[in-house]
Amino acid sequence: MGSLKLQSFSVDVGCFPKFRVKKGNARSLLVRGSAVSSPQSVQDADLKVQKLKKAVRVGVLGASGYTGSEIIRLLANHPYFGITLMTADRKAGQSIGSVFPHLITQDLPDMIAIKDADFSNVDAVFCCLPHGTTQEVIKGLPKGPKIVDLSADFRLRNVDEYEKWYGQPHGAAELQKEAIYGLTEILREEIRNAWLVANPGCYPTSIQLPLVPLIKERLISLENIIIDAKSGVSGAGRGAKEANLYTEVSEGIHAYGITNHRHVPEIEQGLSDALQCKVTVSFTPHLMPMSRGMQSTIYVKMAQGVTIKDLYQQLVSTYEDEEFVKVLEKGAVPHTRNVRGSNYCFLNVFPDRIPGRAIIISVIDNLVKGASGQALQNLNLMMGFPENTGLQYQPLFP
Ligand SMILES: NC(=O)C1=CN([C@@H]2O[C@H](COP(=O)(O)OP(=O)(O)OC[C@H]3O[C@@H](n4cnc5c(N)ncnc54)[C@H](OP(=O)(O)O)[C@@H]3O)[C@@H](O)[C@H]2O)C=CC1
Ligand SMILES: CC(=O)N[C@@H](CCC(=O)OP(=O)(O)O)C(=O)O
Repeated sequence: MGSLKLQSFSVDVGCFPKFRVKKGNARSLLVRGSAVSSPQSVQDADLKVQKLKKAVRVGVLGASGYTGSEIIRLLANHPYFGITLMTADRKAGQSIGSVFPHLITQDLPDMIAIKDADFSNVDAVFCCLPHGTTQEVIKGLPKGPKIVDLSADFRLRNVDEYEKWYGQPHGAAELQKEAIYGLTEILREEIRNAWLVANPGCYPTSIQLPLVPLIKERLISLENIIIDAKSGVSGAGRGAKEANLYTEVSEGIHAYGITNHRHVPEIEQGLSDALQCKVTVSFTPHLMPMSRGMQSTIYVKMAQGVTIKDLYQQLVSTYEDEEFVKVLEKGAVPHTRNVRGSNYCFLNVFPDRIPGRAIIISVIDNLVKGASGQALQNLNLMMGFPENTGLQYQPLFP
């Protein structure tokens, strides 16, 4: 096995120039039983890609939760990312199939406690942990693995704002400066070069994707933005809570977090960045009796002289080359069921009956574009792979 002890080298695979294979990761470079000792000797591009197969070693922290399990589902078809570490808290020591029977066919290591994890054996980590936990975990890690954090721990640039809205001290304020906000379509170039990405919340994703381009081009008024948003119950995580029992959430809907939901500062930060000018919003989330899906219905005032056609054209031109954000045909209503299980965001804009006002509708799957799908899109970019790798799932319908 001496030949397996490779030195660290860059694999030149054209469109994936950034990926570096680390010393000690040779086992994953086996091609039909033989170790590849010299990247220079390889001519054929297909063979190069085969060599990369599952060569990026990925850790999923919080694998026993909803977003963790969604990452595992998505990575099953990823050609380059292989899961080598999974953690859990109460469920540490269990196999993924015993916790999530729908994943029983996957050949994966058992979940372990974070304190027992060896981070020197991973190239990248998805942190699917409750707020506050990632800050503590990342602080203790040697720099090396790229990290995509799905919690809100690094989303707010202003640490005081974090402490105010999350009601707890920030556990890694010094790292906050290094974190890049992971709204892929808006901050793609920054994400590409980041080592720590703060993946956006699900509501903020569905809201910023339509509003940022309209604000940037001064097409809507910065005052009086009203957001009525609705989420499936998986948005609340898998932990048992009385408020999420079937009897509490079925056969009805209810608002929560009225005026004080912790996504308000995140939404306002992103919208304010679009024009370097303070934007405030009225935001009311609602819980819907469905397991996944999210809709944001957004009421805006158009800027002087701007028409619905202008808003529509701006959204179309912003997203015409984007694979995962689709502006529907004029008049077509976005439905959550049409993006279920996929990384798509579907958008459209409608004239309000009050002159000068417009209604924007945006739908995503909270667990995919609102969490694990966007996280994978970001890690693909950070590792130098095409950002749609492993994400080309069509929506699940009906
Ligand atoms: N659900 C969603 O739609 C979205 C969620 N997010 C964010 O992603 C993160 C994960 O969410 P989600 O998957 O829904 O949450 P879940 O509650 O479903 O899962 C949480 C995971 O973290 C583990 N965990 C809990 N406490 C600790 C701890 N103290 N130390 C180590 N591990 C711990 C749990 O382990 P065990 O089960 O073994 O106890 C579980 O694996 C959260 O920050 C959430 O806000 C972001 C966007 C959307
Ligand atoms: C239905 C539900 O409870 N949803 C969660 C949001 C989940 C999410 O996207 O956001 P974070 O990553 O910021 O937790 C909530 O309102 O707190």
